[in-house]
Amino acid sequence: MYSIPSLDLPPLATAGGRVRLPGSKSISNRVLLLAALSEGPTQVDDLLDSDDTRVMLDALRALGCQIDTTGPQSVRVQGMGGRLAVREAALFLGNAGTAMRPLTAALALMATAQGARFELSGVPRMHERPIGDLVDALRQLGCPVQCLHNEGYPPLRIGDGQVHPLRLDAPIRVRGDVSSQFLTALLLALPLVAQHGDVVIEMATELISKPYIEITLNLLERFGVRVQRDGWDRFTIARGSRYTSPGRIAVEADASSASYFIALGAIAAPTPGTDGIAIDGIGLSSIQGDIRFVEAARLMGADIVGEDNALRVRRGAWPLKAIDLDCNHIPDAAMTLAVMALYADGTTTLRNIASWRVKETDRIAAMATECRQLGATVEEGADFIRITPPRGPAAGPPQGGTAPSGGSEPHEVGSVGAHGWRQATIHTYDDHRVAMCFSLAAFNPAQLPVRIDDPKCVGKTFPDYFETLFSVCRTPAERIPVICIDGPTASGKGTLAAEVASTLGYHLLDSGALYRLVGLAAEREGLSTTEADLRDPAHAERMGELAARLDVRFTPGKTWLEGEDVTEALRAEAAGMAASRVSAVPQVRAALLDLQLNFRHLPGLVADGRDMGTVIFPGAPLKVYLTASAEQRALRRHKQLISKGIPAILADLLADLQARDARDMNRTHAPLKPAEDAVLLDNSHLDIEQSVARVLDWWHGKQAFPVR
Ligand SMILES: Nc1ncnc2c1ncn2[C@@H]1O[C@H](COP(=O)(O)OP(=O)(O)O)[C@@H](O)[C@H]1O
Ligand SMILES: Nc1ccn([C@H]2C[C@H](O)[C@@H](COP(=O)(O)OP(=O)(O)O)O2)c(=O)n1
Repeated sequence: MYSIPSLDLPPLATAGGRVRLPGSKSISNRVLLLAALSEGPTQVDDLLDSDDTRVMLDALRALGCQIDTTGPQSVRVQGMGGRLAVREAALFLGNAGTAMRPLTAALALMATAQGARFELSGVPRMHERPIGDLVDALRQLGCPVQCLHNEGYPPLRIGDGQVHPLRLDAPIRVRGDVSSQFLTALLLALPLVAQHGDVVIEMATELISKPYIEITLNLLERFGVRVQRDGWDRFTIARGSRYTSPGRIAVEADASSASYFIALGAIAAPTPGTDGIAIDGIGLSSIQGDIRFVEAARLMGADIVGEDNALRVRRGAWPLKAIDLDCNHIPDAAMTLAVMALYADGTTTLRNIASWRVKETDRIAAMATECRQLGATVEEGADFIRITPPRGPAAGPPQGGTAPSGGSEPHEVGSVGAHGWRQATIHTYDDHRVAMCFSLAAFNPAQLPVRIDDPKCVGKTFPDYFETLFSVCRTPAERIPVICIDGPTASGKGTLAAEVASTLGYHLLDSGALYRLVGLAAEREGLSTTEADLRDPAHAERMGELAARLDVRFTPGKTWLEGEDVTEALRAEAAGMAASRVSAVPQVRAALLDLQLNFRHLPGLVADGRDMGTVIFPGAPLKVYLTASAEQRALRRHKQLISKGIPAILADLLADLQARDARDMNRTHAPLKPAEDAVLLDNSHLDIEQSVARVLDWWHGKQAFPVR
């Protein structure tokens, strides 16, 4: 997950490959609650690991439910059989509507019947999301429910610690036109109190988002409760209904999450050698309503082949076809249509989406504002959005080949690209779907990058969304930005590069480590690294061959040579000296070239070394030449070694460092020197934070993202 302030997506060109999506949020949280309410243990597989499911798991554990983690996406829930283990608790439910609504109903019934008291609260946005219709229904039943701040909104106090009789004889009336989650909450909760008679729910107003109710009914059946449905107006839970565990249940992949990859397949030209996007874990027999996004995407031109548990998407009509669609049946996935509309041949209207206004944010307003940022013309109403792509029909996304105006070259601030698209900073309003939707704008035909603010908000349902997206998207290498940091030893390159990379979410290339690895591997094979021996052409040839067959692997914070962790060994001063000697051998440098170029992955790279800017990435948009006085550097290295418990003598370090500088700067091949277009940074009098801030300032100054 990218836990950074903003993530810059370079212009993307093609897509292709296979993705496996995380489990459905709607199913995960319903299953967790049902498993906790059931009699007996339930093994839940393919569970979504996200903010909202974590909130539900924490809440259930706080209520005394035993839940053991049995695998990366699996838990075993010890059902409590509808009996409360805890009589008083305060539950914080973040911004998870799928936890707040069902827990409110289930806890209200149990607290009233068994005598308990709970407080349910969330983030400020949760306290603006209406729950009044559910509260009204629960009060009809005789449950004490108090809205602690504003009537009709969380936080709530549920129950008063006393037992009260429940009024279950008359039908319970609930409105269905604000959120279908109120009905879902009642359907999940009422089987707990149906021991003595049928329990009937009647809709007071028309029900929206019916497919979510289908998921609820389907899952109730898996847990042994069959609800009789009369149209969409009346639901009867038969007397004697009770939850029993199905033993084991697997969560389907999330259909709403699939919508981004369906749209991706429809928008992006296929990467040569691939056959569009294959999505595993969800197919046309899904119980999730959002699977009907497939129909909407087909209307816009997507070529989709569906199986029971998989989908394959290829680009069909291009540009996409504008549509006018009632989206009541796919409220969440329909947001993705709004971004597909940016690539359509006319104006698209999405109707009957009033529920967008009360989701994680006011989604109609958010989608309208952000589409306008990209250059689209947007009209919004109480329950619709109408989108005309940036200046008429889009001509097509990038096809590969060289980038316009230098690709990774910076654009003018506030630049307007071809076809009226604008380089935009996308606000995401703490709404995962806004963030995921607008990532698809990176295929814009103007080949402008897109900045996504607060990318970690995708953690609500799809923590690895961007990583998954990057794994199936391609763009010409020159469009992937590289920041080069070259300079002499102990100037702080490694420290600076790592900090800059982690702030931007970029990959990191420590090229010195590759030369160190060659030195280490040579030593282990008994191959001399003295300057005298390396002058022998046959010996240099052997060293080049050794570099070409290096068996090396990088994992976060660790480096492996032939399966052995050599992280510590590499940092020894002797390894640095050996690296400096072998790095003067042209055969070694040639052997390591492709390895270094292969580090250039989406969304970007920070590369540190001696020749990053001069030889390896000469087209990089930012090159920093980092220096500090030799005395400062020797002091820093001394401190660094001592702090690691490695004995060191300052005077020796200074002498070695000067010798290394001299060799690195004077060798014939790729000597250490600033690139002509490098910016110089002498950090003798700057601390690490100041150096990082300086480089980030330069980088942001080169971007054309509007500040909002
Ligand atoms: N700007 C700075 N001010 C003070 N110390 C620094 C600075 N940058 C790096 N250091 C420290 O200097 C030491 C050497 O830094 P390192 O990043 O390993 O250098 P390099 O990669 O250039 O050899 C480390 O202990 C680091 O914490
Ligand atoms: N791009 C590079 C990186 C390192 N080298 C050589 C020259 C350096 O003295 C050694 C070791 O580099 P490294 O960056 O690990 O060394 P320091 O951390 O700066 O001490 O490798 C190189 O020739 N080209």
